[in-house]
Amino acid sequence: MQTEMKISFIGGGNMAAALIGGLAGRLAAGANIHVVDINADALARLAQRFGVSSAHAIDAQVAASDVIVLAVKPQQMREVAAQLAPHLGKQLVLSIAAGIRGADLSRWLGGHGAIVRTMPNTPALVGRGITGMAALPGVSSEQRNAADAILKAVGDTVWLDDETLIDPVTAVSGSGPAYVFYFIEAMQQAASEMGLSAEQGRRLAIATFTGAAELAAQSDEPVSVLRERVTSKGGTTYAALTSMDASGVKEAIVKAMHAAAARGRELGEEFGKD
Ligand SMILES: NC(=O)C1=CN([C@@H]2O[C@H](COP(=O)(O)OP(=O)(O)OC[C@H]3O[C@@H](n4cnc5c(N)ncnc54)[C@H](O)[C@@H]3O)[C@@H](O)[C@H]2O)C=CC1
Ligand SMILES: O=C(O)[C@@H]1CCC=N1
Repeated sequence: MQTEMKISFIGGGNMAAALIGGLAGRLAAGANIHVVDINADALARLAQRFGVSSAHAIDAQVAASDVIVLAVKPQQMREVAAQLAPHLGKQLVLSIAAGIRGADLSRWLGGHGAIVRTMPNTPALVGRGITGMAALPGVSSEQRNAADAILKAVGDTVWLDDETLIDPVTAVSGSGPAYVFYFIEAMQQAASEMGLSAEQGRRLAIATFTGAAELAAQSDEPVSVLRERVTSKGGTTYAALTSMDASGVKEAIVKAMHAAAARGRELGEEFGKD
């Protein structure tokens, strides 16, 4: 990534902190990252953790940025876009908001065309994020490369030709870390019920996730084959998976992910109205 790139974040909450934390170590001392947030505590935390500059409202530093990342809640996006519109020129705007459609954002930004919709996830904080990305037609190839470089600095990227696929991406990887944490929480609870200490349960459950995920990533075989290899006929895994199937765990996960994607579409309709 070009180290002189100036990046401003509007909104310095959870996801911005994950992106900034991932980026800060990769840009010169975080000097080129600027954050605007109406919450003084959020700004103080980010300045202290990552040494970024900050402001309570959109300012000249935002206007002077190469890239502006919109990292507020979908509900706040329209108001923020209206505040940003008078400051826009050639900057590339990255939106990380769930649901908010590119065409609506462009309209709120006074017809600005250089917009890339993205759906990152919080493992960006440790450089292991994955981001779905869709560029509006007004994005130059140079800007597309800049957007890719920013998100690649905190993990991997998946480009989509069709912006509507951002909702499924949100359901898979945007919200996905929460499903994984939920599963780990359940494993920790069971570990504790069966007599392991909290620390033992935590280490066993988390290492199982990272180890299995790494094995799946490095293997040429489908995950179903990897699963079968753990599952001895009549053994312990078989007992667990039979119990999960009887409880409809897989169907529940699939249904939940459809609900997440549907909520993304709903947010777009709810907050995209004129
Ligand atoms: N948390 C996550 O895992 C992910 C979140 N996202 C998206 O990121 C966006 C932000 O989500 P979170 O960081 O979780 O929310 P958050 O609530 O932690 O952060 C939002 C921040 O925006 C600030 N803010 C509100 N109004 C503002 C304004 N007018 N000007 C400047 N700052 C303002 C708030 O003070 C807050 O610090 C959402 O649109 C969400 O869909 C996308 C991917 C993953
Ligand atoms: O829950 C949400 O709406 C956001 C988008 C993906 C993860 N968090």
